[in-house]
Amino acid sequence: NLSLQVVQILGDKFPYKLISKKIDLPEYQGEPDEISIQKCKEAARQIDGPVIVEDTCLCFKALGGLPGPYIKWFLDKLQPEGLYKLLAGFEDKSAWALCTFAFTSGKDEPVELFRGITQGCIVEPRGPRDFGWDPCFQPESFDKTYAELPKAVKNSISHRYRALAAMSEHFSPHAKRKKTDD
Ligand SMILES: O=c1nc[nH]c2c1ncn2[C@H]1C[C@H](O)[C@@H](COP(=O)(O)OP(=O)(O)OP(=O)(O)O)O1
Ligand SMILES: [Mg+2]
Repeated sequence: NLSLQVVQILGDKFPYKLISKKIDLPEYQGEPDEISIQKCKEAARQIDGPVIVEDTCLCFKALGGLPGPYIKWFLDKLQPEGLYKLLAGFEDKSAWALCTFAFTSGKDEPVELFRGITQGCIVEPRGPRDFGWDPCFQPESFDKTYAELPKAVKNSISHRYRALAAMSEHFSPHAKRKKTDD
């Protein structure tokens, strides 16, 4: 559960109480930073208060960073097998997973972005199917996909962990953090 993770990682030094809310936001288009800023501003407008939003991209180098922010729809229609096949015409299978947390203290305040990137490559799917594109993403310097890696290992190297660590560092510099994810 994402909001629980966030609370655990940010710890008690975080100067706001976190409450998880399900709100409907438009599916923005554009570069990942721009999308996160738009989502955060719209969420702050709806909530009329401080918000954190998260967005995850899976970016293929050979495709200039696509599917990127549109990965949810590509995954939904193609499954991990199809994501792998997308790169059939390219030698370069390298990819990166990008997680962005966007924070604003209010609807008229600036948005701050915290990013985490994990480099890797797109492989023929291996491992359990229970989470997203995990079976077809193999992080750099591992011979297992995200899906095959023990959760604790994925959580110590994941794009989301790194983004949360960056946000945590911003709000409580040098505080001790727990490694947790998913
Ligand atoms: O570590 C991950 N390992 C495998 N798959 C993952 C991971 N993290 C997110 N995912 C999937 C979920 C969704 O299919 C897409 C974008 O994620 P994410 O931007 O959080 O989507 P979302 O469902 O929250 O939608 P929205 O952006 O409209 O809020 O990648
Ligand atoms: Mg998204």
